[in-house]
Amino acid sequence: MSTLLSKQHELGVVLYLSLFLIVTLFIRRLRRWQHLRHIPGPPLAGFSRLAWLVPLARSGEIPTWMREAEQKYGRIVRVGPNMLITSDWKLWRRIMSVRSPYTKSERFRGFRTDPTKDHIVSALDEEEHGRLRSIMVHGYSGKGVEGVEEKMDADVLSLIHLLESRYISHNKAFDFARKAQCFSIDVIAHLAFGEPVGFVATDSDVYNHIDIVEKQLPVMGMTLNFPGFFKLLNWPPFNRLVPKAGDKDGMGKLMGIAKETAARRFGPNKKVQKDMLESFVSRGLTQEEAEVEILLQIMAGSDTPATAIRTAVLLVSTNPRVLRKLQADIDSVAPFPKAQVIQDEKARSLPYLSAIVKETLRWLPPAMDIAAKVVPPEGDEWNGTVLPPGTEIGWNAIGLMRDPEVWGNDADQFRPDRWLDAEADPDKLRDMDTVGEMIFGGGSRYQCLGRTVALMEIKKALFELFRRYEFEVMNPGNPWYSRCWNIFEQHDLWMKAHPRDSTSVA
Ligand code: HEM
Repeated sequence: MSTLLSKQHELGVVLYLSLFLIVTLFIRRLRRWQHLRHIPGPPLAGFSRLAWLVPLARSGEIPTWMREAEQKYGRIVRVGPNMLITSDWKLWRRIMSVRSPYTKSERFRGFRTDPTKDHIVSALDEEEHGRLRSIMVHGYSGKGVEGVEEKMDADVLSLIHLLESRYISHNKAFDFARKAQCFSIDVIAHLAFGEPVGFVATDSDVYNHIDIVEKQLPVMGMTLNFPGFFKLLNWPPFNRLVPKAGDKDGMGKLMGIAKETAARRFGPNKKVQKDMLESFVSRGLTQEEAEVEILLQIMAGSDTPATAIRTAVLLVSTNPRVLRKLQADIDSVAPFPKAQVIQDEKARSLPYLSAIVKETLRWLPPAMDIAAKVVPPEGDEWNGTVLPPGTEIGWNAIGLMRDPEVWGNDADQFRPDRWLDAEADPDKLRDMDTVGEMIFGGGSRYQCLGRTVALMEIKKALFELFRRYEFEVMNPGNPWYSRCWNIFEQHDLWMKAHPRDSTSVA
């Protein structure tokens, strides 16, 4: 009898505690929901990241959703219990400006390449971020650095040689999305490690890097929403999932190369070269920091230019008017040998090529992470909307880049001429340039350090490809596989290329 009573008592306690826990959790959720309830968004977004943000990150349909969200809920949308996105470019400009009191959100932790170490993107502390930025800004901008253009030229010629020898001369189709990716990884590896890894030379996915990274992309997109996840990866058994410098393939293999590259720049027998890494080291980057920064270059600098190059090739090849104008721009250049690559300065002076690059980046921004920043402790207000302290707010890339107020009613159309037309209206052009620059972060506090390198690479590649070839899309109705996990997974862009005569060939 007494055992039965004590069992009943235990059951009562368990029930009471469970009820208490449920009520407490419910009140916490209600409070969290309440503090941003004045901001519209999908109903479930206010309650849990799991209910809404995470499935979205897993969908691969981020651009489509961002567009619809902007149209349905407006310029500030609630996407999580404590998270907003905005497509108001003036608000985003303010958030990203040099003197803005907004700071980086914990989301950036999710970009760590090593769960125990920060690099410039994952460093949340503003002072630390500023220190790393001041060490690296010169090298990234190319000041005092030798060989950036020469290395890139060699990689462009290597891509041309591959296409020519394996595919074009045999009238064979190729997946241009993959070729662009191999090219971009080689370019950035060439700059970061001092030599290309050989993706183009071997026409293969060296160390299964692309395959492994592509499989991880949906998971990475999701884990960005759980900054604490990275702490978990420090402990067994989860730490076994983390790539390591000794691995034979994937990111771990590149980690190993980054470690060796950094090691060569320190110690009594250090190798001194006037390249980007040397610029970083001479300004105070430590060996440990160099290891992660080298890897970050590969992470940040390979997929993004590849997305721009393949998107431009597809869009230009399927727009005959745009193609003709680009060909005219290219043919206006004084003839030079095919064995050479257009100089960066010359490429930058070509108005239609520049318009195509800006328009491609606008039409499909290669880096779509919302890059959320945190509202300062004093809170903020924007056009009457209260932004409570601690709220995370990111950008709605597609909302901004398709905003009819900035780009006109044909904002959804790929129309490079809009950049040339706007020259007649300096105010309009200034706004377009300001918003267009947000593709690289905008402002100068967090602006992409690889911007100069990326633009050089994209312009050189497009010029040389369209100087030599006309591209034929094999399946125009469904030209490629394209999904966005903050950055893009794109492949199966099957194309053939046919040689063309350009007057710019000597
Ligand atoms: C089309 C190509 C690219 C795009 C669209 C792009 C976009 C961006 C964006 C939006 C940010 C800012 C994120 C934030 O809000 O904090 C950023 C930062 C950065 N990017 Fe890029 N990027 C590109 C290419 C590259 C390349 C080629 C490299 C390396 C060579 C690179 C290195 C970096 C670095 C180091 C940062 C961190 C800057 C900082 O936090 O101070 N990016 N990029």
